[in-house]
Amino acid sequence: MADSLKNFRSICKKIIAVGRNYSEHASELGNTVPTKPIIFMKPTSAFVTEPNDIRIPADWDELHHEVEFGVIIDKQCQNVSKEEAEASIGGYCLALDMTERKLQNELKDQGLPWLLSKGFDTSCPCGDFIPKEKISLSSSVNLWLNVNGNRRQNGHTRDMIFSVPDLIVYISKYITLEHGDLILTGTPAGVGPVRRGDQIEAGMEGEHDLKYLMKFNVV
Ligand SMILES: CC(=O)CC(=O)C(=O)O
Ligand SMILES: [Mg+2]
Repeated sequence: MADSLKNFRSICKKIIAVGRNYSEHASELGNTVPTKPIIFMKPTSAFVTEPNDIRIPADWDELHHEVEFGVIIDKQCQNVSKEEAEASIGGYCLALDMTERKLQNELKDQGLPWLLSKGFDTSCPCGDFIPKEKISLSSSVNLWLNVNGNRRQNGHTRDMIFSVPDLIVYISKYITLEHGDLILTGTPAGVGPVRRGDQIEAGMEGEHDLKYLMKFNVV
């Protein structure tokens, strides 16, 4: 593993996000379950780390939380096989895909890109780099999220429609994935609104005592 991945945020060129990768979440928003991965991007200016805050732009009032499993690319990949996809992974992180749902729905209804609703500054709160060796892709990771101490999301990566290697195979057919790039793999059910003054706590737990927590205030 290249040491530079510890600071993946500073070298990351692309945050590629996957939508509707858990059928329960697709259904809760009245969306159909996809037959191919749905891909969009966030700019790297969306990154925010503890102890900084998630900032809601002044004219917005329907910001939703989405807890997600992040995959960080080590080796460049272009049109890779499943085996090459697995070998290209450098590590993982816990991340949030903060989304202005009202704006996203308006854009969706007009057939316009979601970028602003998902790519504003601080829309990608993100935890520390977790080396690849700490998580086996054959195991399931539990992802959860609380708002002000109340559990809102609780899901398992085993319920993803498209697995991590399948996502890398699919994306790399069209977009070259580079060292430091981050893939957000979609959110489980339970997304909902946060308001200024709320505190979000998110966690990731798995085999071999994997336990990772992060906290952000919403301002
Ligand atoms: C409906 C969405 O916002 C898609 C998305 O980001 C997801 O994680 O699912
Ligand atoms: Mg998402």
